[in-house]
Amino acid sequence: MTAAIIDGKAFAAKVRAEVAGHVARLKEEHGLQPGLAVVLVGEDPASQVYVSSKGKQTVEVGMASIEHKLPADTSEAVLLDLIGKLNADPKIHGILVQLPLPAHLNSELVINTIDPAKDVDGFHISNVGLLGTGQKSMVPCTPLGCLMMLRDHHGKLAGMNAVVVGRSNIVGKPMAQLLLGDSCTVTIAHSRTKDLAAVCRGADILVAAVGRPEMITGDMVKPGATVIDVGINRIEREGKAKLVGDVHFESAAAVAGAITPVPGGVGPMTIACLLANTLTACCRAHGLPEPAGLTA
Ligand SMILES: Nc1nc(=O)c2c([nH]1)NC[C@@H]1CN(c3ccc(C(=O)N[C@@H](CCC(=O)O)C(=O)O)cc3)C=[N+]21
Repeated sequence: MTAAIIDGKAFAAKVRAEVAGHVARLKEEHGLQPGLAVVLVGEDPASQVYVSSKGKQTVEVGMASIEHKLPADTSEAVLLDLIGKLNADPKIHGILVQLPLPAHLNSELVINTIDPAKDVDGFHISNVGLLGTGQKSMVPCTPLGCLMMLRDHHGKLAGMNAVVVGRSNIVGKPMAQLLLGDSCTVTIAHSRTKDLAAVCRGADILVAAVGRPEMITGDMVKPGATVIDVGINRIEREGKAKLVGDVHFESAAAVAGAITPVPGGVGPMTIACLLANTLTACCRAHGLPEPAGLTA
């Protein structure tokens, strides 16, 4: 069997086009423009690439993009003060503080200072609690993007066995909540799981979010399963820089029914969902109906 490729790049372009349509309508009918503020502390080169690509795509869908680039030695007080100002600014509907932050900053405190209604990453403790109890919240972008691709591919997910490998607050845990919300039978596996291969082989839906290059191999995949690869690892192979996922693509694709590639899978959907969340936040802030199909 050779897996169907789930084209995240094409799907993300479709989501962005939908978002752009809603943004145009908000402008025309309500004179509103959603605004997204991205805060970057320090000069991590990978983070700079993500931030500039977020900014570009934000402008492309017609939203206002505000970037705050702060030096690596920025104090917590200065950062919290900036977040306070963004919270109070009615033109800003979404706030994203790029992670990881430099070690001297308390990321939990910083994230929990963001107004939950503007927390387009869905990392604020209130949004985590709302998601966990099935209430309306801001949903983390990467898991939301994965859910959209899974729903698109399968229609209904109810009753499917889902295994999420990885238990991070950013991907693994919210991914599991979303799959549970769609009535999957969910297992969260991690580095201490006994016989990980056997657990993975039980999965109709296998989500890899461990941060280890090519760790999930074909022998861990149930024939016909859908494999979602969240990993983005920069490695060197035969002297060349290469981007690989947490899944060993070749061996997994030989067994799976469908698989997301890296690059061009989950990554582009993450940014598309960030824009979708900013649109949702803007609609909620103004008491307008939320666009269908762009939230969990
Ligand atoms: N507060 C916060 N929210 C985030 O959402 C967040 C963050 N911090 N810190 C860093 C990670 C990383 N991240 C990516 C987004 C898009 C791609 C993406 O579009 N990747 C492309 C291209 C990758 C490349 O060529 O480098 C792909 O997979 O096809 C990757 C990674 C969001 N992050």
